[in-house]
Amino acid sequence: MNLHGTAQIGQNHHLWIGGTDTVELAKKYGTPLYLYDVSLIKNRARGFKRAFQEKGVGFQVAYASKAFSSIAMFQLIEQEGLSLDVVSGGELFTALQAEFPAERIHFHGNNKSYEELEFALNAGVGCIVVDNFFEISLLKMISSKLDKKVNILLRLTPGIEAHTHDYIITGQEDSKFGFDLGNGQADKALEDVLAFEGFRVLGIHCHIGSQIFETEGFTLAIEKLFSHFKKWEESFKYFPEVVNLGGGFGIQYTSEDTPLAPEQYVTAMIDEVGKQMRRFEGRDLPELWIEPGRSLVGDAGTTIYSIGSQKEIEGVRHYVSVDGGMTDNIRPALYQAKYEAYVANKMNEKPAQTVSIAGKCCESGDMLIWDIDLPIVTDNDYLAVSCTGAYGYSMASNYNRIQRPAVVFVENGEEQLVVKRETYEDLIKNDIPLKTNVFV
Ligand SMILES: Cc1ncc(COP(=O)(O)O)c(C=O)c1O
Ligand SMILES: N[C@@H](CCCC[NH3+])C(=O)O
Repeated sequence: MNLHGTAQIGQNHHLWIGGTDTVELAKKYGTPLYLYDVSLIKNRARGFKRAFQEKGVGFQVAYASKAFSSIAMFQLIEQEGLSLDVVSGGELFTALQAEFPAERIHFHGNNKSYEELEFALNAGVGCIVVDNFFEISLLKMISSKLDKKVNILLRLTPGIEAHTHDYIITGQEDSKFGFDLGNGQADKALEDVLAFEGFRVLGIHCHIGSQIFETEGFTLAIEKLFSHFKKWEESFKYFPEVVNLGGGFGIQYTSEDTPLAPEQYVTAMIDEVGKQMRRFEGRDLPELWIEPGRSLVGDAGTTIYSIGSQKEIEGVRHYVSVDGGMTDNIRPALYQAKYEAYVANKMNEKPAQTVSIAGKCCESGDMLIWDIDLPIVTDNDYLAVSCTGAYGYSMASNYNRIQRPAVVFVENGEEQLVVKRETYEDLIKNDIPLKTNVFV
């Protein structure tokens, strides 16, 4: 059993998180229920900041809000003094509704629309992470129209793609994101943006992947970037004030995962940048920005389900179905992601069977966990799936017209509902019945 953050077994043999009994919360708010361990999120946020502060480096830690966004989440991030990475008008709108300071918002995306960019600039976002030539032309138009100077970072693709345990280097990376370093796109983009007086070219951005367990991919990317900066210094007399190294720091979903402590990634990055700076005599270290998503909220999230039907196929498989599934967590179906789970009201009982946890959607692939050892369970029991805080709720859908779950924050014995469970009425609120006799 690998309990995260404040999760522990209570005297009543229930799973407790943030000083609250998850079984009581499930009864009160219904299931499926997303619970977030607020102390864990705060500790992570502070840990990232501390890693920079200890090295005396200028920094911003921007929460990659695609991992989980809601007004309450943005308020928490603001309270912790982090910045925010948004990738759509919707995320930006939510952040502004949460009164998140616009100047600490960074706007990402490979296909931002004219309207989204205009919205962002009118709101006064801190910077636009420019992804492609089309976006440069849109931004020039909007900057001229609004007569506004735009802070930009250029998103670069360094030709390194990191996956969990390894990283591959490709000559010319096949990615929809960013300007390629290897084929001259990045140079052309820089020349273009430097020549436009409506832009303040703060620096560059680079993100190499997600759920990364080693520092090598990051240090290799830094080495490639800084070699390129040497060329830029010569050709364009340009050196970035800001280097944003993205997110991607791994977390431990199951005992198979062996991530580093989040701060270790940061320390390795800072050390490598320091090493690379020896090539640039007289230059100040650029400000270093990062964008953690998963590592801020992933293991802070737990989903509580009610157990329902069971089907045993002798010698084949024992299915235990829960009242959610791919609609609240698509990661197992989409990425074959693995999770651990506990019976939240029987934390003292020993495993007695190997079962597979099925969702309730009309899809054979709607499985949350293929093989897990659990105590004997009945329809009075609650299943807690841990580490669901990142890309769970945020990728939830209404497939099969299933309502999205409620989300509750817990800390120090306090709880707060931060996202209501959708109702049947919510599911049809945008439907328009046929009114004429044209179609009926
Ligand atoms: C540009 C960018 N920044 C940050 C992140 C956050 O990544 P993670 O949640 O793995 O930290 C992502 C997602 O991979 C991303 O695409
Ligand atoms: N959604 C993915 C990660 C994508 C990261 C965004 N660039 C996941 O659940 O792991």
